[in-house]
Amino acid sequence: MIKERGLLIVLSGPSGVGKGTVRKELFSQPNTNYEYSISMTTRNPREGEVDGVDYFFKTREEFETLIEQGGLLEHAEFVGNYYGTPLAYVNETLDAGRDVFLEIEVQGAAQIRKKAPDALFIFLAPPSLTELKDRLVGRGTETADVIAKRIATASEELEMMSLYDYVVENDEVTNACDRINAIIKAEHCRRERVEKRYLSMLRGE
Ligand SMILES: Nc1ncnc2c1ncn2[C@@H]1O[C@H](COP(=O)(O)OP(=O)(O)OP(=O)(O)O)[C@@H](O)[C@H]1O
Ligand SMILES: Nc1nc2c(ncn2[C@@H]2O[C@H](COP(=O)(O)O)[C@@H](O)[C@H]2O)c(=O)[nH]1
Repeated sequence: MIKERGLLIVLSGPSGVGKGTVRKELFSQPNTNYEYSISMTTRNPREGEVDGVDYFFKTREEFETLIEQGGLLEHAEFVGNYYGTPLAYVNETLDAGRDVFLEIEVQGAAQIRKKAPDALFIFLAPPSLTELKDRLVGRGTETADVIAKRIATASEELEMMSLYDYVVENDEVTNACDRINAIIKAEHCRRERVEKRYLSMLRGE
């Protein structure tokens, strides 16, 4: 029997909305049934971040070589740094029938929409703009200058919300996780039904 390809799940949203927090909570749950794709970036590691766990940290030169070699599924420049998804890991994992979870910003998600339209696109939205700013400032990981740039970019990012399959409000982390798990479960059921219907049509039923 041919193994079905896994589902590509894209979680996106403005900087500071809580994508990383929600993703970590999802992956700490015992029945998580998808694999996290570790991104590459040229930004400097934050305190406590580990190469190969949080990101693969690269120089700009290394990153640009990878772009030229076609080694990234998508990439984007965000507030002065490159970010990108290694292509080989995603393909190998999907081919093995496992779901892959990406946590990326909106330009990268738009590139994947073109390359892999059958992926599942979820936009994580803040309860309000004020709350978004408070979270970004409260995290305390960036300088005031970088925070201002990320907040300025957030309005453009929020405009992309309507392009997603689902919008999930991150009011409480546990609520957001429950919603995301329900969406993924429903998407699997939908695909199974479509597949069954298609096969029975092929059999002339
Ligand atoms: N539901 C929530 N309620 C209150 N605070 C939250 C919630 N979700 C996340 N936070 C806090 O908001 C801050 C930003 O969260 P996080 O780093 O996960 O955002 P992000 O979307 O991954 O940001 P970036 O895109 O900049 O990497 C963190 O300090 C986190 O603890
Ligand atoms: N297009 C991509 N965006 C990515 C990727 N990995 C992370 N990100 C997003 O970048 C911003 C900034 O991240 P930070 O760690 O510096 O706060 C944030 O929105 C991330 O989700 C990627 O591979 N491609």
